[in-house]
Amino acid sequence: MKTFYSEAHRGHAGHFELAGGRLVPCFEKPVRAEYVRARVEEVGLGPVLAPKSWSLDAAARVHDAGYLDFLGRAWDMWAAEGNHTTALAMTWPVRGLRNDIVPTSIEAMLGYYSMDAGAGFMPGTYAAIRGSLDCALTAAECVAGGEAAAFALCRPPGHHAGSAFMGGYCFINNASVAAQWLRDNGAARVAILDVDYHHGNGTQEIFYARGDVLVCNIHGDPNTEYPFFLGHVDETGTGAGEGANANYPLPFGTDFESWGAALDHACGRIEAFGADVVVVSLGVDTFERDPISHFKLTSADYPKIGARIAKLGRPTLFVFEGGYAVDEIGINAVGVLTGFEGR
Ligand SMILES: NCCCCCC(=O)NO
Ligand SMILES: [Zn+2]
Repeated sequence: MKTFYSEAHRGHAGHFELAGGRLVPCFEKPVRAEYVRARVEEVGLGPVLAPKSWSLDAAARVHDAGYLDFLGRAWDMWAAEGNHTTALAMTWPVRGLRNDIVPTSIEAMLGYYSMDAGAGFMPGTYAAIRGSLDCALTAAECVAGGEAAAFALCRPPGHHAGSAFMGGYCFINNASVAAQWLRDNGAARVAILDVDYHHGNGTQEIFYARGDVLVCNIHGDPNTEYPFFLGHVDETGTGAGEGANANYPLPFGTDFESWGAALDHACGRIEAFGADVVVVSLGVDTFERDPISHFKLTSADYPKIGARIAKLGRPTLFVFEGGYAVDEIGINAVGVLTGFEGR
């Protein structure tokens, strides 16, 4: 299968992130993508290609125009005020405050357009966001063109980004934009399977009222895990989307025996849905040694995930999301892909 990778991701290298009340080195860092690409090349998965360059038209099909415009201007506005380090939100329009006024100051806009302080901007961040989106759309075009599967080696990731907000290292929801592009280019029904350790709250929000895109998430229980405020079992969709959202929250310590059972159930939902194409939000922070996560999957489990997805027998787009155990990130992510190919 082809892998799409953009060098532009290297410019998105934050100085620090806020974790446990301290500023710590970023977990979401350039070496993640480098190690996955190296593993793709090491196993001979297929060619690693630069993506085509896409406009924001496809992104605008699921993201708010004002939000996309903000992403393009954020760093310059931040730097224009004399700031040199990571642009981070500090104030949010929570309950009791107004969010009907679109702010014009960069400090207010950072909070207005984010869910947390986990999406920091650097000078090269916007170019990385666009490169990541280019990878997702170019890989989607491959799948739409008849290829059984393609891998979008996206960085920064996207599944926490909602229609009008960033967060959790995510800015544009690559998998959601790709799913919409597939809907607009021949696929009547698209299933998104999010296997990242964290609930893809942005993906759920984007498609929650829609019945043409099924969203299945297997993730850390929001009662104890980020993003905390979405991802419960009772969230099944609304309106035309009722029944087209399925959450499988699982407790700390989950191993492949129970995680795999949830995967089987989600795949059953995808089969019953009659998806024409499957988009996989491929995060590997389910790994037992992931530094910020609490599941217990082993490297031997990832090929099993790919093999189970392959049994769906549908064209499949893999979109890279999270995973922070950098020594094994390539083995684990590419293990899903070689497992999918039956290698
Ligand atoms: N700092 C909060 C944790 C961000 C989670 C990022 C991630 O891996 N999401 O899938
Ligand atoms: Zn994650």
